[in-house]
Amino acid sequence: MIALQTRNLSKTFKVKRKGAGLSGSFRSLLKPEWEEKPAVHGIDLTVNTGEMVAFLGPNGAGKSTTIKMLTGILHPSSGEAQVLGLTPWLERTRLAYSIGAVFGQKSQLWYHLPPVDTFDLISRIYELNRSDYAARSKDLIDRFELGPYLHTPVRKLSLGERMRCEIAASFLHRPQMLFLDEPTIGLDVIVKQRIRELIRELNRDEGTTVFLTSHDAGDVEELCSRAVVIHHGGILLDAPVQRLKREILSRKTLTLTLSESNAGYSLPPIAGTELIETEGRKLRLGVDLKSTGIEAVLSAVIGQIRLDDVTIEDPPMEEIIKHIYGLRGGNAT
Ligand SMILES: Nc1ncnc2c1ncn2[C@@H]1O[C@H](COP(=O)(O)OP(=O)(O)OP(=O)(O)O)[C@@H](O)[C@H]1O
Repeated sequence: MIALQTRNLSKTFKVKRKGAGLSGSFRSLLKPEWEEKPAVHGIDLTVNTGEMVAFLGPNGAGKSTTIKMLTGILHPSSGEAQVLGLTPWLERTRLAYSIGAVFGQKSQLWYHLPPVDTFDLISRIYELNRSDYAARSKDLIDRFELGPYLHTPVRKLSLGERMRCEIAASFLHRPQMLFLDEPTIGLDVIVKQRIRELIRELNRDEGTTVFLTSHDAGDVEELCSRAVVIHHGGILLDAPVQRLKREILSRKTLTLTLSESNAGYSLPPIAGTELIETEGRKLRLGVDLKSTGIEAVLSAVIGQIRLDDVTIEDPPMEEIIKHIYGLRGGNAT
């Protein structure tokens, strides 16, 4: 079954053109000139019920604009979309009963109230039956382990505690589809991991369709089976995450922080790695997992030198986009 379908979905913003300096500001105030700014163009997308899809792209690619159209917040300039059989911008209220949305940068919880009060409020907004709500909130409070801070004002919660409450709140009305915009932004590794487990669990138990944007390749790899990459408002790649992992996410960045006594050490060539940069005692290496393993790189170094720290990161989204363009023989700019 299809949960979401778009045809040629496009959005162009009308923005005021402002001349340089004070005189330019005056001129645009008295005689404004407008220009069209395309943010999203020609998005054709089908998402099946129960699928977990990552919607990726660098800053300004058009992800939030697309999500805003799919949740009915924005009207498109042209094109069509159906989410759970409804046209979001025409049937926004009806749709709201069946979808949930979490924006990592914006809270839906009342800042000065404890999460339990927002949960109650949400239950009334969605007109949940009292006994259903009691059972549902208990289940989510247990799953997300919210007991210890359920009665603490949101402003006093850590980011990780708040995000667990945010996601639990978005599941209260049993949405069939969940939009997650950067759900793990700014969280530490342990909390990220727990949040991913919980989303996976709810997708498995309740068949919730998940549409996720993230700059964190870990969210994509661990949650989604399919990735749609957009750039300059259009779809650049729509592929299984397994393929993305094999072809594109197979590169990791390994940062070695040398101990004081080894400052100035120059790294010998190691197969499957390239030295990206040296910054003080930090050496940043690009490791191609198709031809070597992290452990092989580390064992080539350990024993030779003393290390204070080691970090392993995914390449930034901009690098992934460049790589996709490279595979297609194009230019990322
Ligand atoms: N209300 C608006 N008026 C004018 N331009 C806008 C508006 N909202 C977004 N844009 C522009 O549309 C383009 C796409 O923005 P959008 O927020 O959808 O990108 P994004 O992929 O979500 O980026 P990020 O990862 O930085 O959140 C950008 O060039 C942005 O400046």
